[in-house]
Amino acid sequence: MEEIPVKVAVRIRPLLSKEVLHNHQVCVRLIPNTQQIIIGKDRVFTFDFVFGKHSTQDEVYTTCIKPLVASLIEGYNATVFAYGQTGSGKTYTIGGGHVASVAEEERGIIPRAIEEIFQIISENHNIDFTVKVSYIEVYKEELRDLLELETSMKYLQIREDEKGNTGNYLNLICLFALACLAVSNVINEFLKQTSIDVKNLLLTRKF
Ligand SMILES: Nc1ncnc2c1ncn2[C@@H]1O[C@H](COP(=O)(O)OP(=O)(O)OP(=O)(O)O)[C@@H](O)[C@H]1O
Repeated sequence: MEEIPVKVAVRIRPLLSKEVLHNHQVCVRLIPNTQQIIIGKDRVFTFDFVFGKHSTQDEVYTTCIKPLVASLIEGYNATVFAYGQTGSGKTYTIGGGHVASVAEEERGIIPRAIEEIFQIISENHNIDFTVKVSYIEVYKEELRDLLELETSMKYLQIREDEKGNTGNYLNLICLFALACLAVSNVINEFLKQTSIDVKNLLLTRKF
């Protein structure tokens, strides 16, 4: 059977203390030993992966992302995105929060993937790798460049090429990263929206 290139994982987060305080009820459950969840009383849905409220960041990374990093190194493209209603745990899972202030085991997908990519690079001296980082927020059909600190030109425009491909962002800042620490620092610092001196580790280019 042909392998489907898009895989969907669903993660149920635990109730937050404020939700417990307000007596909110759990409305989604896992069916043990299956890849299914039940919403409400009887609405069953099947996914490629399901993670319950006790699932760890490591479990999510190892099951869903690690294989993608391996294929990335082999030259394949990979995309991971989190989708869900507000407060459902996207930032927590993807690891877009302040990486430095997060305990090791709480780190999400981004810092784990960065670390692994640079680990693999350091073990493969005979291969030339180029790592580029860009950081974009998509919100209500608008694109914002989170690496653009110096000017108010944060908003990006998408340009089509003659074939109708829309991967061409005007003004997008792209950083060429030379070290794992540099990437993590940049993400941390840009999340705080402050400027840091990463000139020695990163080369910036605008497209
Ligand atoms: N699996 C989890 N275990 C423990 N806490 C979690 C988990 N997932 C999310 N949380 C907590 O739930 C809250 C909401 O999560 P988060 O901010 O990641 O949601 P979000 O989907 O990114 O929301 P928004 O769309 O509003 O930005 C946070 O306090 C986060 O720490």
